[in-house]
Amino acid sequence: MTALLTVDGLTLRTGDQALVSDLSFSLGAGERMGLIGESGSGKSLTAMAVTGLLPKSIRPGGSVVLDGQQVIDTSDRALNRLRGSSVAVVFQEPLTALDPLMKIGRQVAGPLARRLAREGKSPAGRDVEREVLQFLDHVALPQPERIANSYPHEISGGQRQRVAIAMALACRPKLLIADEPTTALDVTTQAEILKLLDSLVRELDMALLFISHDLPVVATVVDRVLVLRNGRAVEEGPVKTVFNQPRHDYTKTLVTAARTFDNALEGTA
Ligand SMILES: Nc1ncnc2c1ncn2[C@@H]1O[C@H](COP(=O)(O)OP(=O)(O)OP(=O)(O)O)[C@@H](O)[C@H]1O
Repeated sequence: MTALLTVDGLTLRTGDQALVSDLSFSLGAGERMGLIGESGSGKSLTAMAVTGLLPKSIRPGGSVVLDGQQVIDTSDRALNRLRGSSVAVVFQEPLTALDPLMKIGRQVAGPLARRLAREGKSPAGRDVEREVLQFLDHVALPQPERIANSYPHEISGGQRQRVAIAMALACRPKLLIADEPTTALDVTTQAEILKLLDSLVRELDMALLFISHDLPVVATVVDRVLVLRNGRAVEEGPVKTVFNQPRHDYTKTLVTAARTFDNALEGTA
């Protein structure tokens, strides 16, 4: 079976500095993988390379094949077909995905209408409106009508992240990339959003690339994990194995740090 995503020898450079070096991994349809590593290890750049959204200052090398399409050095026009249908991204800060001057309902309607058009359907405005409310309800937003009629600044950070997830899901992508999707949220909201992402990804049978520096968070949603350090893969394997028997010193440090933090929290409980 061909993989949905194959990253092969990916190298990302700026000037003469390598930010990601010789990175290879693959992801099958419906598979859930975590990309972990400390700040600056290259996780977000890797995600950008997968979607073809690298900053101009970064030169990519190697190969990224997503849904049968080479992404590296491919025109934006060709990649626009992939974005939405093959891949959608949920970012750490939901405001990145939202237009501050547009009501939520219209914003969710955008990707939804594009998907319907892609599927050869040209729905009446009222059908789109109904589906928008269904999507808002699906991500467990209370009073979908009220939310649809609100501007982003009129709802909470957790609600904004739910809207961003609804927009990503409205595309029905084969692969969802979640880049630190809960980092900007308080602990209770983090847990709710994680649960939501987990159940939606399973329900809609999407593949998930989950990016985080937070090991316990990653462990709750993925099957497999790849550990990045200074832009290089240091360890990869089933999440339970990597967490319970880390082989690389760097992974051991990450696991120990997470356990120490958990123990400290229990001590204060
Ligand atoms: N546009 C850019 N130009 C030059 N260097 C960059 C650029 N974007 C990121 N970098 C550098 O590339 C490295 C990897 O950055 P990246 O954002 O991928 O890390 P990360 O693992 O996602 O970190 P974090 O968890 O803090 O988001 C860092 O050293 C960063 O400073």
